Amino acid sequence: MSKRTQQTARETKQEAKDGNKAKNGLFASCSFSSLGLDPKLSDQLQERMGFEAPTHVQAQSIPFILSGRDVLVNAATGTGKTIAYLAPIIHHLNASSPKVDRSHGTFALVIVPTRELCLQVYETLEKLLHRFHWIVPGYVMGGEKKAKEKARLRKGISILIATPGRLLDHLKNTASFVHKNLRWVIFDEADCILEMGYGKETEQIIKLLGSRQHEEGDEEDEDDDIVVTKGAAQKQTLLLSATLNEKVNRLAKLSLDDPVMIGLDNSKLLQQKLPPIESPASPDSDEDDEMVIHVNKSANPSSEDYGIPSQLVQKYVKVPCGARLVALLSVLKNLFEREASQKVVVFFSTRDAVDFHHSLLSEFQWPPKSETQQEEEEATTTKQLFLKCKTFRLHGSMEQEDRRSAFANFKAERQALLLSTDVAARGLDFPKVRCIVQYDCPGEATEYVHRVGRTARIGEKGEALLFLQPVEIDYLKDLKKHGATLAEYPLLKVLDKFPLLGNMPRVKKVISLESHPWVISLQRGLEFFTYADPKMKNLAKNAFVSWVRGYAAHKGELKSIFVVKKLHLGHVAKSFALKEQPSLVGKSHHKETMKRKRDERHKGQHPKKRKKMSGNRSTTKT
Ligand SMILES: Nc1ncnc2c1ncn2[C@@H]1O[C@H](COP(=O)(O)OP(=O)(O)OP(=O)(O)O)[C@@H](O)[C@H]1O
Repeated sequence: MSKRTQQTARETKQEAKDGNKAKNGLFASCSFSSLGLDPKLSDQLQERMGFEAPTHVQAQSIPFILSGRDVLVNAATGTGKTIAYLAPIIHHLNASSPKVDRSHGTFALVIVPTRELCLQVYETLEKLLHRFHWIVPGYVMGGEKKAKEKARLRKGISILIATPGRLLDHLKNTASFVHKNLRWVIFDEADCILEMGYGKETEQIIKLLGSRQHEEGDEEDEDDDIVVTKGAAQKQTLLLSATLNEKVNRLAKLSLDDPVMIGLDNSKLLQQKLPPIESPASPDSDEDDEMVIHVNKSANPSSEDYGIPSQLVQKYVKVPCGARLVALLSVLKNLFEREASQKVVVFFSTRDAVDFHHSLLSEFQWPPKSETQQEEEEATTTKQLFLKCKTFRLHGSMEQEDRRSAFANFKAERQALLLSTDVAARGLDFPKVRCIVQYDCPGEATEYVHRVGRTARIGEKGEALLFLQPVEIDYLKDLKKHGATLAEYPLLKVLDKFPLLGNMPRVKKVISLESHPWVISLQRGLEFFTYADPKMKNLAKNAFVSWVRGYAAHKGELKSIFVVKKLHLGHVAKSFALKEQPSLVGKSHHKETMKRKRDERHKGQHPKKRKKMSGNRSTTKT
């Protein structure tokens, strides 16, 4: 056996060991039925959905949720929070008397920040309800036809998944939306709902749905009211998130009543297998104080502080701005050549950047072809694409149907690349994603955690790569404060592996990354490709302008790390395959942004209501 094969075998063995360790730490040593769930439902989870045992989060939350208590769950990404809240609701609805019927309207409302997450929770719900056909699932969300949604609401939806804006619209304007029997309100990805600027909508929703006490009073008088078993007769609110912040604290104060807090000190819970901790209420504290969530800000934080899966391999790629694009393409090529059958997600800060890189990666051929060769190939349809995998894109300006199909297709593929804004950062569960590349830096550390959380889910292995320019390297310190430690990715070693074109000499010692022969020839090829098509060049220019504006939009402490003035704009232009910094693009870009906003408003979205940020930085957009 060669040295290299031996090393690969050792690495595979170690990865398998790490994977098993992660899985052992994730699952509880009990069954779903021992948590008090109905046998038919436990059977559905085990036999039909293939979940052998509950995860720790599920084992800790399900009994409390079944008992009717308000619960706040803070647990790592990909630990099964969706089932943790859906299963107890189905259990109670199954046991309700009289039997749940469409005419009773909505019993449970799940509020989620994005349309994709809405569809995903709905799909999970449909699977869970396979043997409970009288409990009707449904969803309402931005981008869908309101009239159709109204018709579905009129017929009756027992468990409704919704995005906040559209839900508020129906609460105000759809008279046939029956919610007087509402017993559960769930905020999934609670912090994201607030960060995306849905704070006002959320407060209004809470007001419109009424208080717990009001519901209790109503129950005895109204003939139509359904008693959904003893424990859950009152309205119960659940908040779930992998990261917490002061905004969630506010939402908790507004909506939770004497909550049980699960996972706030996850590491202790998992290591000592203790029962869940309840919020310690000091005897002389007033009611408001009891509701405060104490976000863990210990001096020596561990990765559990922000819920990073322990088996995730985290690396950073240090690369100067002018070589960023070449580095990205090389990293991706290396990933897919190393393991052909895998899925990768790349995060960008703006929608324009997603569009540009998507067009580039879907068309760019390597080695570059002369015009005659290209014509011949077009005739024979044998394109030599640089990346031999399907490439999808996802962002908030896409038509709803395109968003839906990109989401569904990427989910279904075995080997594919998804280029996305932060619209895919929260809650989305794409099976078998092996690597997350953060080509543009996330904002706060919470964003980092959610992005990397799209891999290494439910104990699976995963890798995360963060691109940083040398001037941005202090960002690592910020991540470290939150328990994320990253090792350096061996970029030069990877670049050295690629074969050089024609008679390009291989230099023994490369002084700088930009003078690496592979970098030089690939950059030339990319620029040639971009300039050959005016549409492509325009996409590059727009992406350049948005990117610079987005860069200027970093907030708080991060402003001192991501400083626009430190950027060499000529090098930024190179990272969009432009030979020089575009001039006078600001004006036309502004026009386009205004047009896009107008279009969005016509489509029924409310960009104005979202938190404002210049430069189309995607963190606030769906
Ligand atoms: N007990 C279980 N055993 C095996 N797989 C499970 C179990 N519970 C849930 N899963 C699967 O684990 C994956 C992650 O679940 P889910 O999306 O609910 O995680 P999450 O904690 O909400 O993540 P995020 O914080 O990113 O939203 C899903 O594919 C789900 O089907």
